[in-house]
Amino acid sequence: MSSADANPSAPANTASPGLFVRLWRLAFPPPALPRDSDALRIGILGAASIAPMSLITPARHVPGILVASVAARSHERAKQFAVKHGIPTTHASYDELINDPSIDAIYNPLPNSLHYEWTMKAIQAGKHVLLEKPATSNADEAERLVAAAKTKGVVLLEAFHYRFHPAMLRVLDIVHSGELGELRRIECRAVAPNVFNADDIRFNLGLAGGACMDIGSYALNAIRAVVGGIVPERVHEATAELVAPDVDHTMHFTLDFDDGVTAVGEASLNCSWFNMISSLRVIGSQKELCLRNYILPTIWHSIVVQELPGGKKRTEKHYGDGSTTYAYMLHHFVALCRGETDDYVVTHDDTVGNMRTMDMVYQAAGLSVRGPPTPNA
Ligand SMILES: NC(=O)C1=CN([C@@H]2O[C@H](COP(=O)(O)OP(=O)(O)OC[C@H]3O[C@@H](n4cnc5c(N)ncnc54)[C@H](OP(=O)(O)O)[C@@H]3O)[C@@H](O)[C@H]2O)C=CC1
Ligand SMILES: O=C1OC[C@@H](O)[C@H](O)[C@H]1O
Repeated sequence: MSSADANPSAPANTASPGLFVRLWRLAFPPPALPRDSDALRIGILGAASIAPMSLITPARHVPGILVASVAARSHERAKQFAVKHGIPTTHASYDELINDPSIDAIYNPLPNSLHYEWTMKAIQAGKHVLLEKPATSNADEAERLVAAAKTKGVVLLEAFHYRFHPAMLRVLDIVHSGELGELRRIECRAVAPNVFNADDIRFNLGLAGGACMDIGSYALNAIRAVVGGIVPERVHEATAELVAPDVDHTMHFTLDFDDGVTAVGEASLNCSWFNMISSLRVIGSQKELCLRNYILPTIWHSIVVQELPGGKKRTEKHYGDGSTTYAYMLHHFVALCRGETDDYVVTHDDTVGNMRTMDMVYQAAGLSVRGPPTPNA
């Protein structure tokens, strides 16, 4: 999908809304649109914190999807969540939701080490799955999910929402057009300040936590999108700073690709409040490009392309119709499930390749490749 194809359901040729309107719409989303009569009925596994932002709110403006139910480990919690977010039904367990024949698709925002088990169950039950990033604990699990989805003929999409936004699509168009010249180096930061409690799933080894698994999955994905989805030949270096045994709050890594490109990355859940903007910089033989705020481009972003060395600069911004990254992704998920496109954007090879790269980074840092949940995680 190129930037021109982003969100085919959005009205064409409308001017992008300005900052004030974008922020206003995030704070006070406009009224929900009516649902299509054949809207995809999706159910949520767990009353997860991310679900309102990633699915429930954006779905209000994607007529092809209906958030039909939520299941939680406690039925009471599912009921409370459903009332709060206007979800019409609940299920008493994850299994009940997955096995309900009236449900077409499952959204899986469980902790990372539970992604494999519950996505596999959903696929085996014939459901399409929108799966939170990182797809699994490790590459072997990702390979098994992809194989199962192919066998069952269902959609399995890893929810790298930023990849569907016009800003990232435009960046990849520029890079792959050859405008920058021969690719030389990529620098990528995926960072957030430490706003999480010590007992957060992100810092729990048994739930496949770690900064590289969590926010670093974006950096690995963005770097690999730039080089065309390949896996690095080797991790030149990886250094972790730990918050608990085997659990990184920060990971620095250098990847060597076999076409001579080097990528330098930082993943951190402990960055400074003064330096909390994630960025993707791509340096070619003729020009360099920097996309600032690539993970949350809806709020604000900038794409600066500069001739090298230190020559003319231009700045681009691509907000599309002002929809969030999540809304763009949901439109695409619906189109995949309806068979209206077979362009995944985040392909199955991409999903497996990202987890393969993740395993390589953890190994190079001397930490363990993540695995299934531990009993008391
Ligand atoms: N796309 C994005 O922008 C973002 C994606 N994410 C991803 O989404 C996933 C969830 O993140 P987040 O919503 O922040 O996490 P939360 O901790 O808020 O939610 C995780 C849910 O998992 C369920 N769960 C099941 N078993 C366990 C267990 N053993 N321990 C803890 N929770 C359990 C809980 O559901 P129950 O209600 O059943 O108890 C809980 O609501 C992660 O994979 C993360 O990487 C996170 C943030 C942003
Ligand atoms: O997906 C995510 O995006 C934003 C981060 O702060 C968060 O930790 C991560 O899960």
